[in-house]
Amino acid sequence: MLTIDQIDKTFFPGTVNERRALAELSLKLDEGDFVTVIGSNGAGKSTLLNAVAGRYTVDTGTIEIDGQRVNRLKEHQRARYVGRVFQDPMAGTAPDLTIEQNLALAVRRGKNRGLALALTRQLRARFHDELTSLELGLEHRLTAKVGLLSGGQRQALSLLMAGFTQPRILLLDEHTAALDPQRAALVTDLTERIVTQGGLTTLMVTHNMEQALKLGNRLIMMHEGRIVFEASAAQKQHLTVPQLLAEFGKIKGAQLDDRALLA
Ligand SMILES: Nc1ncnc2c1ncn2[C@@H]1O[C@H](COP(=O)(O)OP(=O)(O)OP(=O)(O)O)[C@@H](O)[C@H]1O
Repeated sequence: MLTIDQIDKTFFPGTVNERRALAELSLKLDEGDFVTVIGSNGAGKSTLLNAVAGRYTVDTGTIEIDGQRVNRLKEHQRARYVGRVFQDPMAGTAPDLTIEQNLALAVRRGKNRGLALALTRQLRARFHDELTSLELGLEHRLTAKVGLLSGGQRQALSLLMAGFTQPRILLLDEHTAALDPQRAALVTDLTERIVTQGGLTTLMVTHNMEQALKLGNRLIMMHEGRIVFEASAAQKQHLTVPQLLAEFGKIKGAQLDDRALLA
C-alpha cells in the first residue's frame, strides 16, 4: 500500500547547517496497517511524515502509494491520498468556517468546489449523529465557527474529517501532544475508533510510549534518520514501556525526551 524505499533527505547540504534527516530509510505498510513511530528528538520522524505528504521532496529513494510512485507529486497533488492531523489543533480545520462547513468540505473533498459547502438535510443529520458519538456536545453547535472550539475539540473534529475523507494513508504527527491528559486520552480513544472503523492505513508519530503501545499494530523507533528498532504485530502485543526504554538505552548518545518519561 505504502512503500518507502531507501529514502534520503539532507537539509542545507554542503553548509554548516547540513542535517541528514532521513538516511536510506525503508518501510512498507500493508493495507490497514497502523504503525506508531517513536524516537529521539531530531530523529527524522516529522520529516518522514512530511516526505510522505509531499511537503518535502526526498533527495534519493522512492515513495509509492498503491504502487504509484508519488515522489514528483506536490503536496496538494498528494492530498487526495493523504490525510493529516498535526500537533497544532489550529492546523487541521478552517477557523472561519462553521463546524458543518468544515465537515462538508471533508465529505466533498476532491469534488466540485461549488458543491463543497452545500449542506443537505441528509448531510446535516449525518454530521449530527457523528458528532454525537464524540460526546463533546458539538452536535448542538453545527453552525458555530470552528475558531471558537478548544484544542481538543478541534483535534477530535480533524480526526472525524480524516475519517470522512477516507485517505489512502493517514498521517498523525503528535496530534495529542498539545492537549491536557484528559483530552489527550479522549483523542487517543477516538483515533483508535476512527482508524479501526475506516480501516485506515496510518502512520502516527508520538512521544508518548504508552500511546505508541496502545495504538496500532506495529511500532518503529527512529534515530538519526534510520529505523533502529521495529516491532511486528505479534511482537508489539507483548512489548512494555520498560522494554522500549531499554531499546532507547541501546542507542548510543540518544537523548531521551522528557515527554517520553511522562508515559
Ligand atoms: N525544514 C527544515 N530545515 C532544516 N532542517 C530541518 C528541517 N526540518 C527538520 N530539520 C532537521 O532534520 C532533523 C530531523 O528533524 P525532524 O523534525 O524530522 O525530527 P523529529 O524526529 O520529528 O524530532 P522531534 O521529536 O524533536 O520533533 C533535525 O536535525 C532537524 O533539525
